[in-house]
Parts: sequence; C-alpha cells; structure tokens
Amino acid sequence: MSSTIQQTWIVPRMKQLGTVMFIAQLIHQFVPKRKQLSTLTFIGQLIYQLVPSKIYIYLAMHARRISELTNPYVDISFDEIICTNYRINHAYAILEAYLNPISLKVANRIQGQLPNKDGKKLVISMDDDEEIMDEFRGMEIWWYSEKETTQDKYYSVRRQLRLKFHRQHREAIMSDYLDHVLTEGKENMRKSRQLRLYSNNPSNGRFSSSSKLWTNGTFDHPVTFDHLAMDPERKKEIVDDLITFRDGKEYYAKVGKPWKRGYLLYGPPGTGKSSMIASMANLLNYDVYDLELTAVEDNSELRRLLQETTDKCIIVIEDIDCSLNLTGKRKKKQEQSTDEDSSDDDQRASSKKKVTLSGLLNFIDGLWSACCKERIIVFTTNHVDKLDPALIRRGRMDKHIEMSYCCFEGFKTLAKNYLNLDSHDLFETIRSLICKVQMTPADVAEHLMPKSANKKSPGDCLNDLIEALEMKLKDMDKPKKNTGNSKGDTKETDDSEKDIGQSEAEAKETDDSMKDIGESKDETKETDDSTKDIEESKAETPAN
Ligand SMILES: Nc1ncnc2c1ncn2[C@@H]1O[C@H](COP(=O)(O)OP(=O)(O)OP(=O)(O)O)[C@@H](O)[C@H]1O
Repeated sequence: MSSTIQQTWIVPRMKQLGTVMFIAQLIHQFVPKRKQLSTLTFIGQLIYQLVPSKIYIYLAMHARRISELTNPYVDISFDEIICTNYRINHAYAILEAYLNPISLKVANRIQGQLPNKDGKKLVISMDDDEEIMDEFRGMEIWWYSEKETTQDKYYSVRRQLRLKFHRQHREAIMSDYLDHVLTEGKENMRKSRQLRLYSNNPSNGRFSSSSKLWTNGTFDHPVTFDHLAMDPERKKEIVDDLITFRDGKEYYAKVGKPWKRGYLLYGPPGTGKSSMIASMANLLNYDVYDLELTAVEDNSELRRLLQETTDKCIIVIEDIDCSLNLTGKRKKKQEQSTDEDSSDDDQRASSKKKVTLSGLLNFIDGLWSACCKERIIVFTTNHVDKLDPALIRRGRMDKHIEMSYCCFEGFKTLAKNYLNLDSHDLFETIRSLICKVQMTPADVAEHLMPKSANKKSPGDCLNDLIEALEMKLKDMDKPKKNTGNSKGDTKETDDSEKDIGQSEAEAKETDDSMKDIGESKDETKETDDSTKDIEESKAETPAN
C-alpha cells in the first residue's frame, strides 16, 4: 500500500517539485529583480498545490536557506545612490564607464545619451533591466542593470548594477577582477571626459583655507601631434617618450622613482612650444595647469599650489626665464658648486617672501613633488642659455626639446593642414628656399592661410610664401654685398655686423644642433632603454 502511494503520489510530486525549484532558481538568477516577485508568487502557488501543507510551510520557512544551499552564485550590488545617507556612490559611475564599451559589443538593448549640450560624443550604455556577460581570465561574469521605482521622497528611481559570478571564482573576482574593473573604468572615464585648463589665482599674500588657488575652464585646443610642423623623426621620438611615460606605472614603481617627467621646450617665439604642450595634453588626456610664477607669493604658496593639482596632469611654466630671477648670484655661485640648492635663496625667500630657485627646485623634485602620480612638468623658454643649469639638468628636466625654424618636412605638414596638399609643383622651389632662411612655423602658417576676403588658391598661397622666403633671403644677403665705408653705409655696416653676429649665431646653432643631434641620439637611447626596461618590467609582472 505504502509503496503504491510512493509511486503514484510522492515520486511524481517530488519530480514536479524539483522542476519547480529548478525553475525558481533560474528565475532568481536571471530574471531582473523587478519581475522576480510576480514570477516567484506564481511559482509559490504551484508549489502550494503540489505539496502537502505541512511540507509547504516548512519550505516557505526555510526558502532562503534552501536557496543559499542550492545557489552556487555570488551576487554583488552597487547602488547609484547610497540610500542610508543619500550619497552618490562613486563606484557606480566607474562601473558604468567600464561596462559601456562592453555593452556596445554585446548588449541587446542599448541606450544613448549626450551628457551635456556641448558634449561631443554620445555615451552608449546598456539599457535598464538589461544583462551582459563579461569574461575575465576564462571566468564568466554577468552584469545586470536594474531600475526600480521607490516610495522615497528624494530618490523615486533607484538604479543598481548587479554583478554575479560562480562562487568558485570568489577570490579572483573579489581582488583581481574588481581591481581590473576599477582601473579600466577610471581609464575609460578619463578618455571620454572633457580636459580642463587651470590657472593660478594671485593670492596677494592673503590665503585662507576656503580661497581657491586654481581657476579652471574647459580645455578645447584642437591641435594634435599630427598638426605639428617639425621633423617627423623627432616628433615620433617625443610621442614615443610620452607614451612610454604614460604606460610606465610599473617601471617607475620598480626603479623607485616618482611617476613624473620634466620637459624643457626651448626655441624662438612662434616655433610651436605652446602648440606642443596642447598636443601633449590631447595625446595623454591630461589636464593642464598653467602656472604663472610671477603671481605666486612665496615658496609655501607654490607648495600649496602643487598639492592642489591632481594626478595625470601637465604643469606648465611658460617663459621660465622671465618668471624668476634665475641668473646672477646663483649663477656665480654655481661656478663653485654646480648643482646643489642654494641656501642663499632660502635666506632671500624668508626676508623678501618670494619664490626662489630652491623653492622651484623643490617644486620639481622635492618630497612634495611625489604627492600626485603621472605628472608632467613643462618649462618653456626663448632663451635657454639664461637658465640656471641646476634647474634644467637631466633628472629634473628629463627631455630637452628644441623647437626651431620651419624645415621642409615641417612645411609639408603645414601645407597638408592648411591647404590639404600632399604635393605641388612649387614644393621644390620652397624646399630649396626654406632651408636657407629662418622662418618660424607660425610665419609659414600665416602665408599658407587663405584670407577669407579674397579666397586664394593653394598655388597663390604657395607663391605668397615663396615671395616671403625670397625677401628674407635677400635681406640676409644684402649686408654682405655692401663693403663701402661712407656714412650712408653705416646702417648697412651695422646690419652687416648684426648679420655676422647672426651668422655666427647660426654657426653656433648648427654646432648646438649637431650637439643636440648627438644629445637627441643619447635621449633616444635613454628612451629606448627606458622602454626596454618597462617592457622587461611588464614581462616580469603577470598581465592583469
Ligand atoms: N611647429 C608648429 N607646428 C604647427 N603650427 C605651429 C608651429 N609653430 C607655430 N605654429 C602656429 O603658430 C601659432 C603660434 O605658435 P605657438 O604659440 O605654439 O608658438 P610658441 O613657440 O609657443 O610662441 P611663444 O614663444 O611666443 O609663446 C600656433 O597657433 C600655430 O598656429
């Protein structure tokens, strides 16, 4: 009798119950929370009809425990707003930034939005109540985006991102995967965010904890390295150097150096020093802090300014030779002792309250300079020879970049930018002229720009440039032809002296540039070495 009951009632019921439990489990795992309640109520009713009431009550009492025992998945949720104190959960935005590119590839339902009216790019993310699967070192991870309406008077809509994975991966997910998600998410945020340009406010000696040291605005300079007119090999060398720096986190940690690098840009006005800085910011996606040293009251204000900068930025001091008195006393002293910071400077600082060379040296590589990571410091100058060698020695200003007059390769870049020309019959004439005269890229660009009033053809613009180059060449030749001693010739003689000076300067420049080529070779080697080191260090470190 009992075996008949077992076969006709218990066994089929147990099978049905098993199936129902299995379905319930699936619903719990894969159906968005919002829809779970109604589905589970329906399943509950099914169970109620299938099992005797005593067993049903037992199951209902222990449903959660049973579910935990049978559920092999771990669930982590991230609320957009932390309801207990109405704070924004910053992890949410980072997770969204991590998931957006994955959603673009795998989600079935995607939503797009323009974060603000000036936004350049649509932000694509997975739609509410959508799920996507991510993979990490062979592990499968599911992400769900959930949206719920609540009774809360402040936050009527509650958004949540939920992460689910098999419990056997708990350790790897909790440490490595979540680290990976945070790093990638932050990087994605950085790439898509609007760059900012900061400039320091003159404090006039009045400092309070509430006063803002930096003012900022959006940084929207369109220039990139592709636009820069300069020797392509040198350009590539600089770009490689910057990328090596940006990716050098492990290398800098390995060698025990703060993750920062100094660049000295020098050359005549209009050769592209500011454009180079803007290109650097656009390449690396770094904010720019334009530090006006003359507005800084003293060394301690300089330190406070430094402390208020963020990671991943370029700090620029333009025309450094005009910002500080870096010559004189220090220079004479430097003949005796070359590189050490001047204690004289400190004494002067305390008596006169101003920024000193030693304050600036501390700014670049003192202990406080390590307060942020991934930082580039750029000095620009038109007179490199006026600078104290201590300020620009390698290690402080790691890379010295000469921005010089326009070469033919530089002209070709400008012709492409301004006239969309890759070649032209007049290029050869320009090639023969441009190497004989000193014309800045700014001047060349000006001649290539079609004036809007009477639109000129590319040929007209090139002829314009040729004319200007020939004029310059003539000006250069003029004094050499005049050897007369009459009074009327005085000015020309002066000019000729100036020209001799100039040609001496040119000769020096050629020497310097030869030296620079040598240096740049050294630098390239240095960069190569550091790249090699980084690669080695990468090889030593297991990939994330
Ligand atoms: N190397 C270059 N490549 C492309 N454009 C350039 C270059 N140099 C100058 N220009 C053009 O000339 C303008 C002025 O150049 P920029 O301000 O970068 O020169 P600079 O060397 O910083 O000058 P200054 O020393 O006077 O500040 C730029 O906006 C750009 O249009």
